[in-house]
Amino acid sequence: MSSPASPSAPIPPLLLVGCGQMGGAMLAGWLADGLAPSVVLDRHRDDIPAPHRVVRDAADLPRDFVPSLIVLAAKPQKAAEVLPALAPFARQAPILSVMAGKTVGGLTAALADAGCPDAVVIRAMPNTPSAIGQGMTVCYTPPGASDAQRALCERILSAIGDTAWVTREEQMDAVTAISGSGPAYVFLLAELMEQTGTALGLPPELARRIARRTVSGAGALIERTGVDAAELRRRVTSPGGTTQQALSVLMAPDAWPTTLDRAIRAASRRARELAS
Ligand SMILES: NC(=O)c1ccc[n+]([C@@H]2O[C@H](COP(=O)([O-])OP(=O)(O)OC[C@H]3O[C@@H](n4cnc5c(N)ncnc54)[C@H](O)[C@@H]3O)[C@@H](O)[C@H]2O)c1
Ligand code: PRO
Repeated sequence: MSSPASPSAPIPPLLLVGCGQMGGAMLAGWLADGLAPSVVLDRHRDDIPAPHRVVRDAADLPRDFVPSLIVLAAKPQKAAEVLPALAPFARQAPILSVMAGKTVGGLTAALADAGCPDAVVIRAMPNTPSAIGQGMTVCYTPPGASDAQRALCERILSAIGDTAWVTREEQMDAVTAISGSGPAYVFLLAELMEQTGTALGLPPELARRIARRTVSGAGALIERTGVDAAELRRRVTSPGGTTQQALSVLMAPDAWPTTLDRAIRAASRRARELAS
């Protein structure tokens, strides 16, 4: 198995299986950081720049290609379909699965059935801001993985944003519900602010611009200052002012505190269901 490269060296060669929204976002981040010649397996992509190669069918995977890491980014529902073809590669390199819900035990058992009983599977839950190097990826390494394999994953994932590790696999469900799905909650906020701005009589282009800029500016402020979100919220909220009026609606017990809690718990439950 390959050992991790130094941070200044190119990202070592990857076999990326599934290059849709998430696989594509990670690939964009890796390409921007410098990626050693790699192979992408996806029948819907024909725009991957040389020297990287795209293969449409698993049967056409180049047998002489030795990846440092196999990144599994197909839908969880496709796991049974894709894993058998990966068994020969999994004898040489660990698998980093970003599939929501799919457990190390389930993936390892499927690879064993496909003739690779010694496969090492590490789980990661990235998010789409990885495309611009602003991702948040949380990983879980099972006891069978080596320090070198963990360091390799850290090297590859830190190229596309921040990384963290959990010690219990079941924590990946909560991670999925917060940072994996979370960008969608923020994008929904931008959509809704734009819609209401337009409904209140703003020109649609202006409503769109101020909603987007408010979300991105608030995100940058939270990132750069490191100040607690609650304190940043308080700094916007003048006593008796407009924000307080809005927050009295949003923070009512049956409003955002309950709704968001229910939403995140629903996502976490769904992650658990996707395991099987
Ligand atoms: N979209 C996200 O924000 C996000 C975040 C974290 C994790 N994930 C995980 O990433 C995985 C992919 O999700 P997505 O949103 O990118 O889905 P997607 O549908 O956009 O991408 C899946 C890709 O897999 C390809 N594919 C389908 N069958 C295949 C096969 N047999 N072999 C190889 N490739 C095949 C498809 O052509 C497609 O491009 C999922 O497991 C999901 O849980 C997604
Ligand atoms: N997108 C995937 C899903 O919706 C996993 C987290 C984000 O299932």
